Amino acid sequence: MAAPVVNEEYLKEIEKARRDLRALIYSKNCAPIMLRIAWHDAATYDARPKTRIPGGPNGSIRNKEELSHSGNKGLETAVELCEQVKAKHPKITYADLYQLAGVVAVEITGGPSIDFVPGRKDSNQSPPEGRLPDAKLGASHLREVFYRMGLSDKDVVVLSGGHTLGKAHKRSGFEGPWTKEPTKFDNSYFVELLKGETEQLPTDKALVEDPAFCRYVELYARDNDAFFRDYAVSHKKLSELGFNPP
Ligand SMILES: C=CC1=C(C)/C(=C/c2[nH]c(Cc3[nH]c(Cc4[nH]c(OC(C)(C)C)c(C)c4C=C)c(C)c3CCC(=O)O)c(CCC(=O)O)c2C)NC1=O
Ligand SMILES: [Fe+3]
Repeated sequence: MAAPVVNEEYLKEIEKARRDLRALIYSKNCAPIMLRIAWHDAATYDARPKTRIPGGPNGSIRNKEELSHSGNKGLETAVELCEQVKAKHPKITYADLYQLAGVVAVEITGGPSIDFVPGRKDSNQSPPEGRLPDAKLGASHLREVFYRMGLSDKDVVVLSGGHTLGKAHKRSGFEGPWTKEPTKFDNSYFVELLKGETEQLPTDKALVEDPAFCRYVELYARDNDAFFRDYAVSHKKLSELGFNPP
């Protein structure tokens, strides 16, 4: 599908959609699942040159087939909620809409401002299942998946900090929030990770067990400013995988 023409009209639609997303996320208290859909659309990216299906932030998460992938359980709710905004702003691509929803979710829960550049094009082609990290595995699997996206050790740790929002639901085989305030975006995920008292996925535990990851966990647990600074950079990076802003 063609990339959108990012002219003044498109930019105005983006700002109107940003306001509508703020109102929607506030009224439905759905920041966590909106952040999750933004990641799940983007985190399928395969940076390897010869890949047939690059994946990435292209709106393909809305396809029934991709929504049926095991790691995407529950995301149809986020697709339906975003459809309300899409109906009011049909010119905005799903690819841009889902990433804008992720940025708004972080900002209205007290997180850092994240630079958002529109212009992503939609794709109807969903990548094969298995591109997202498996929460039951450990550090080497995290590196394999995030390096495939073209991301670094620092990105793995700081992006996992997104678990400051929301909780694991029974459907994923895990249960409970990672922090005491799951609707507040801050560095408490890292503080709790080091305490080891709240729900933790095996991939969360891997961040403490692996020395290279753990140095970032310790930094972010003691320095919320450092977490916000690095999170904003990595969030933008993930939201733009495979996308070269015009
Ligand atoms: C780094 C590896 C990693 C893994 C394996 C992971 C897995 C994972 N993340 C979440 C929930 C989950 N995840 C996230 C942000 C999230 N998720 C995510 O991992 C990706 C996309 C790479 C898999 C990233 C990079 C981010 C960063 C912002 C939120 C906000 C919620 C809560 C949603 C809710 O409350 O409904 C669940 C529970 C799903 C459910 O029960 O509905 C699981 C199993 N999250 C991880 O970080
Ligand atoms: Fe997650």
